[in-house]
Amino acid sequence: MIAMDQIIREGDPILRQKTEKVELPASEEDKETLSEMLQFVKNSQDDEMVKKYQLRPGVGLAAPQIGISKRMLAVHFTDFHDKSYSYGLFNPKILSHSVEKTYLQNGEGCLSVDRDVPGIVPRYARITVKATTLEGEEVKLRLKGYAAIVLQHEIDHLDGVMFYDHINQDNPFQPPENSTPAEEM
Ligand SMILES: CC(C)(C)[C@H](NC(=O)Nc1cc(F)cc(F)c1)C(=O)N(CC(=O)NO)CC1CCCC1
Ligand SMILES: [Zn+2]
Repeated sequence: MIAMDQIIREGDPILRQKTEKVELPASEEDKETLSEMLQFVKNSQDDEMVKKYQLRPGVGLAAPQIGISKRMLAVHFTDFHDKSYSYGLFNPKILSHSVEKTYLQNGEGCLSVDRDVPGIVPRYARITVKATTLEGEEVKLRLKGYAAIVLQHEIDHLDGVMFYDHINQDNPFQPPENSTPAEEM
């Protein structure tokens, strides 16, 4: 079982590396790892598990955050329209995105960042992601708002990008041009 002490924290160079594609069909080892990552995110939203293992409630996790430099991520969350997402994804790729941007009005955090970094994180409002699921099926996900934000945050980790890299240093709270808050999408 993945516990918080296995989560790599900022400062470790692995979080700034570009990850390698996963050989498909995935090996038993890679499937086991991705399954444990998905289970960690689910556990982190279960009150009993949070209390028992002092988990930080999470919505997603990328492989570099547990020290594995491979293109795989797990997400488990419900968006602002009560639509649920629960996926382990191999080799996710953003095929296309809107010009319009979105953002979380309270900014973002990260399981690998033990400090508050205030500011708006501009994200694409709508994205189309191609990936292979833990079950081995190729999927094309059309995401918007909060779901688009979560996937962009996790895919960024696969390219060594941290959420605060996107914050406007001159005016951290300036909403981006042509954007709508995710809470209103
Ligand atoms: C960093 C943390 C604050 C833990 C963040 N959680 C979160 O934003 N809210 C949350 C928590 C829940 F339990 C249930 C729920 F519906 C919402 C998160 O998991 N991540 C994932 C991460 O760090 N991945 O690398 C950060 C989010 C910021 C925007 C998208 C992902
Ligand atoms: Zn993160």
